[in-house]
Amino acid sequence: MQAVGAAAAFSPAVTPSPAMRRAVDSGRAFSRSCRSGRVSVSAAGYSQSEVRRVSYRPPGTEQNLLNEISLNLKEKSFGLLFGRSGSGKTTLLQLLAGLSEPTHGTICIQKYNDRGNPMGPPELLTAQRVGIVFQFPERYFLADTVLEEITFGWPRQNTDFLFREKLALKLQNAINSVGLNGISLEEDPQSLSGGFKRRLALAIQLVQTPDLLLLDEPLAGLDWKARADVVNLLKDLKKDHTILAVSHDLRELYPLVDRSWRMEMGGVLKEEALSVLRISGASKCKQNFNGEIIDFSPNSHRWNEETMSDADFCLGKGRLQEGEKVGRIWVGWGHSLI
Ligand SMILES: Nc1ncnc2c1ncn2[C@@H]1O[C@H](COP(=O)(O)OP(=O)(O)OP(=O)(O)O)[C@@H](O)[C@H]1O
Repeated sequence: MQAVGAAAAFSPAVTPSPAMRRAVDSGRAFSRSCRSGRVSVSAAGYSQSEVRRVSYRPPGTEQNLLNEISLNLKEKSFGLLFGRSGSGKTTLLQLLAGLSEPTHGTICIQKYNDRGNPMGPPELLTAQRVGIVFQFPERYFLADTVLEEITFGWPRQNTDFLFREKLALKLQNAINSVGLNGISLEEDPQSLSGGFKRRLALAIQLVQTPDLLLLDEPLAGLDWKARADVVNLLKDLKKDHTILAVSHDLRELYPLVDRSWRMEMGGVLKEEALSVLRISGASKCKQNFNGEIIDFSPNSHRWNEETMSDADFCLGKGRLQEGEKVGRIWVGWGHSLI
């Protein structure tokens, strides 16, 4: 992560608990490689994760899955990617996470001064600088305890005290930032509630202090309470972290979103400001936006979760106005739905 996150991880205000020191000292957990904590200091200005005209064609295939994708996401902000199934959202996350290489284009971090001018050349956004939480991350938990799950892959043999102290601080910071400090580190990850499993999945990534945190469908499979819990947590995390999420849950994530992009079929990305269409529980109504007729009738073949997501959040640049009532649909820019 950038200066702030790294600084927070090593902040003198955060003192590793005796339990964490013991855990790190005893070298109980460990075999994923530990990413180095970088401290990129910029006295002023800001940095951005940038995707620059990226195209991707899987090896041995004839067709691009992504076509000249560009997006910028400023540090400590929340970006949302949405769009139809199969449009290429996960493919883009995989490129950002370094799990595959773009065929063309670059993915980098660029620092800017306060006037918005680039400061120095861009740095490659390498896999080591990105954390990714896959869909249903709890399915990939391997360890017997929360502590081992978070510290899985840490070096066992390093006896350097300062190094172990740093690891303990990073551990403490990750646990605090996701609100896992109330539970025992000896707890079995599988015994946690759905919301706490997601907290754990986030801690596993945050302990590596990534510059960019990627989330693939962070609310999928959770009940309403856990979903609200995760949304609140993400709201807190974005104060210190840069987050890009892929999700169909536009309504719930809407309050967090700073920038949003729609991935269209064929792997073309378009930035779209989210706005909310308020729906009054109409039995049937039609609205034309984006030149399209949308049928909200429950019997309509379009009445499904995905259509609702797209319909609830239509283009802000469309012809609908805030407060406008058309048929039984109201248009609003808030998230307090009727
Ligand atoms: N290695 C590959 N070779 C060929 N086609 C692929 C490969 N990987 C993905 N695809 C295809 O690329 C398209 C985009 O897939 P992707 O998983 O990125 O979509 P998505 O927008 O994330 O969908 P969903 O919302 O359902 O997760 C799909 O049609 C998929 O079958």
